[in-house]
Amino acid sequence: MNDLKVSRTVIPPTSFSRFPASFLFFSMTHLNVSCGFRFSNDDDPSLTLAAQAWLRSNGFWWNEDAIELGCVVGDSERNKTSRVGVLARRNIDVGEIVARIPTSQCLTCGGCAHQKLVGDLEISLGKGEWLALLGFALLLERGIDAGKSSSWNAYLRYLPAAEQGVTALWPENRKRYLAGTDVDLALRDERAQAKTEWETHIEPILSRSEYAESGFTFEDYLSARSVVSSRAFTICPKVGVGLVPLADLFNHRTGGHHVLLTDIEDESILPESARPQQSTKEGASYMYVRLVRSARKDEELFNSYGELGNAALLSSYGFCQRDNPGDQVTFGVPALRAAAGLCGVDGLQIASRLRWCEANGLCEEDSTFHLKAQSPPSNTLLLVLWILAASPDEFGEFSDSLKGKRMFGTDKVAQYISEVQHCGGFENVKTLQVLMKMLERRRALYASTPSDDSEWASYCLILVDSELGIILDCEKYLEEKLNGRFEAGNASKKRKVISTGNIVCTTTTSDAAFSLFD
Ligand SMILES: C[S@@+](CC[C@H](N)C(=O)[O-])C[C@H]1O[C@@H](n2cnc3c(N)ncnc32)[C@H](O)[C@@H]1O
Repeated sequence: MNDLKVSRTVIPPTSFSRFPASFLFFSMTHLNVSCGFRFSNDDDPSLTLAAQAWLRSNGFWWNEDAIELGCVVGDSERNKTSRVGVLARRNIDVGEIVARIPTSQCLTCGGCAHQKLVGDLEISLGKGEWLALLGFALLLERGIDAGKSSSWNAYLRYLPAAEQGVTALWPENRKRYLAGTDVDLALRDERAQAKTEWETHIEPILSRSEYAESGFTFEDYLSARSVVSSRAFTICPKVGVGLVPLADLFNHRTGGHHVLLTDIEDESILPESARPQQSTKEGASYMYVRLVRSARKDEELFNSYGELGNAALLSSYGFCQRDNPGDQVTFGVPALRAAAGLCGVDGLQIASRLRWCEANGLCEEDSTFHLKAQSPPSNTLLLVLWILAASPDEFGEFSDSLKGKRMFGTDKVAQYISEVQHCGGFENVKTLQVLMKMLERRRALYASTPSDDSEWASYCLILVDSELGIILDCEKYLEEKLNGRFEAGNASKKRKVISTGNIVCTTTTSDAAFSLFD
């Protein structure tokens, strides 16, 4: 049994999603069907039956005695709006298979009705642009006779028209509360990117197609793209990224999820009801939903969309998770450069050292560095900061020591670090203070949090709290290191680091923090 890589590929931070305004949950007795689905666009009970019938007649199966699909879930105390998800109807043990999904029924670029147009977009955009490609595929699929003639007809009707919570769809007056966060920069890029995709690539393709007069707008495309952003998975390398009916009813939890999508080599291990009519031996391919964590009756069953921090969750899915173990704060090379400059490192030195880093495979202009919750700064980040700030003598000694040595592979950073140790160590005062400056600058960028008590505002609060928490923890760590160093080596110079509450500052008198560089 192999775990399929049902992970998101690079998630272009996009949007986010709130719970659709309307959903339905129909009980078995009410509808005489085994489970309920939410239909975000239409509350016609016949759609529930149509969706279930579509799933059943297209090779999907779920254990109706074990799970309830499309139920209203969520703790109303903590969640301002209920959401739709999947519940355990009884205790379920680890290993149990609760659903089957035929990969041929996933909506993919290769399997959609307009493969040719989507293929043209791929030629125009280049490889790897799965969000744009699948967003376009969904837009077109919905365009066929308003989706009625699509083979995914019933599925398309249970998808929300858009995931309104994704940050790319937030109104401007709301986006300003994201200032300083990891979502902020990505958000600007994301919207601009979607606009370019639409104007430069999609509109010309549409204008030459049968959809020239379709009246599709950029907003229609953004909506389809937001649905894809919040629901698409990489199914497997062969099939690629797609929308996965049934699996996309599970909500996400970073850490402690219950289910995993997996494939199965030997179908005979499946309970009889789960065995597909067309077996894999005949070329069919299936994914199975398997429990990797036991669940109790009435507990919500969570999937994992990846080890995602709150910025990724908010931008791609429209929600945040408290105490998210995947949280991080991201810094680009411009932030490192600016901090080094503010610490008095000469601009030409910074430029030449960054070129050295690039030539030696340490980082590039668009590289990013992450600070993670409960972890010290990474060695790579400290190493690059050391290289930027090292004096010409220190750097000369370091680069001389590398002569004749071949650095390659994943151990490269460790090898560089071991060379730096011979030149006094990379966690020196200069390095730590450039990092401190970088954190201080970042902290100053955050906006005040909204006083609104709506759901989006609570997500903003969670995001900003978690990022600031990581920054403050790191500042505390640096403060301790710096104080330790001063006590050990620099006490006589009477330099000090002071702390104001949680916020750490360095002295700014004549021998300001960065004059410690001597
Ligand atoms: C793939 S769908 C999951 C099922 C979904 N609730 C639905 O409406 O069909 C992904 C969307 O569900 C919502 N979602 C998933 N996990 C969530 C969570 N832990 N808390 C709040 N919303 C969540 C977000 O709106 C996200 O964009």
